[in-house]
Amino acid sequence: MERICIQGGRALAGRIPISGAKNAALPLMAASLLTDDPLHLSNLPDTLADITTLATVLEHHGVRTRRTGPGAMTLQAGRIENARADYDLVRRMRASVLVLGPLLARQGYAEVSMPGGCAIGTRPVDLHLRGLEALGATIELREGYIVARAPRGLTGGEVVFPHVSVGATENVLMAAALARGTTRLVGAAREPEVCDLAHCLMAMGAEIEGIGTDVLTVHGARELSGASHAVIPDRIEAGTYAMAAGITGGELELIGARAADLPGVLDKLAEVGVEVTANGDGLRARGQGGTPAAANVTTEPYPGFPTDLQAQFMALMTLARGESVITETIFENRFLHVCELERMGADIRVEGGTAVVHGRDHLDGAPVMASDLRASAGLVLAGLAARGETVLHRVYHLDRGYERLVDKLAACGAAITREPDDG
Ligand SMILES: CC(=O)N[C@H]1[C@@H](OP(=O)(O)OP(=O)(O)OC[C@H]2O[C@@H](n3ccc(=O)[nH]c3=O)[C@H](O)[C@@H]2O)O[C@H](CO)[C@@H](O)[C@@H]1O
Ligand SMILES: C=C(OP(=O)(O)O)C(=O)O
Repeated sequence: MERICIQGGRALAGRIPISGAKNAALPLMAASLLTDDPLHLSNLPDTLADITTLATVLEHHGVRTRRTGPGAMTLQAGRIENARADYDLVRRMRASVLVLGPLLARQGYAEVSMPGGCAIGTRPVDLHLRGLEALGATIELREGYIVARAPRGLTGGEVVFPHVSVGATENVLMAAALARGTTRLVGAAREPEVCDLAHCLMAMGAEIEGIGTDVLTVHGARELSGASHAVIPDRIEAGTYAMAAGITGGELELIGARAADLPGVLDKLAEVGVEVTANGDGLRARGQGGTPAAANVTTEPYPGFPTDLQAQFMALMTLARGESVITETIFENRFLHVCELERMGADIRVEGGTAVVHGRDHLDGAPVMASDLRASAGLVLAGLAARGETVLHRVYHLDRGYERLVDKLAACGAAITREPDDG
């Protein structure tokens, strides 16, 4: 185990290269199951723990994965050797459930462990299953496994999502790409990661209309081919570092970040006084002396404010002038960072899915415990601004989603180190 130690109070300045998006990369890797040709992925955040875990899951199904350079991986599912994804692998990472649609479409059979909940919520998969049933699959739940069958292949159909689900949209989209006939996904997620997957499927030979809207029309292909595809930059990593500039009153250039992927976030940052502007090869984020204005935020599907930036925004608001109301609508238990922020002196009151934050004039460094990926990022931001030392335990959560976080921040002037944690 390792911990991160931060001496707070330094304004950050410098350039941070933004990595490829984890949440785009994982479905793209799963899409390799749809063809026996090689899929070449670049700009892959391949040092993340989640990428390695999914590569292991895919190898278990017979996919040959080859790292061909920094951020580059070739995946080839010449033959599916095993259509069962075991509990031991799936429980390590929920995104493993994304193999369900592709395996079913390609093999007519898939058996995937139910992913179960996690710290931030129960995270059901009923919409994934209903969507695949609408394409003709029969599905039963047996001893903790989803057993899905379509012995004569999947057939296009109409899938109406009662509310937005990124994972269900991705699973059904991949399955529809190999189904007979046309599928309409109504109420589909519009997240940039879903669009990235759709663009890759197009490069593999799928025909998809409506990318970026909430109605996707997929004309299934008899077979798909290989392709080369570059993963989009990580909007959540970019948003996290923009908030790091805001909370420290610094100025960061976020190389490769795209304003178009951050509509709800950039509006909110402007409201609190963190100026984010486009520059030649990315975005420039500038804080104003580390004292933001207060603003209310409600997490929503894209293009609203993302749940994956809620903890980081809350950290920023702990130092704001005034009161902010933060409402989490996607996950029922995504305020695990609150009690840790309170240990640093933050003034936060939680009522159900809402946190009321009274900004303070400072935070104090403290030992804190990471509970999940984005909560950890929020605690790092708080530590960068706090007086004295913050020690973050259980940093493996961060390793799921932030490449070289300590190096990137240290290069911009943060006093931050990573060391073995014996405690
Ligand atoms: C809409 C949204 O913001 N999705 C986020 C969600 O994606 P992820 O794909 O993990 O979750 P979904 O988008 O599927 O979940 C959205 C909501 O739908 C519910 N649900 C989902 C599937 C299902 O079958 N039944 C069901 O009821 C979930 O409990 C949740 O309340 O977590 C990811 C990791 O934090 C984020 O990157 C995504 O942006
Ligand atoms: C919670 C996250 O990931 P996952 O859905 O893989 O748990 C995240 O990216 O913030």
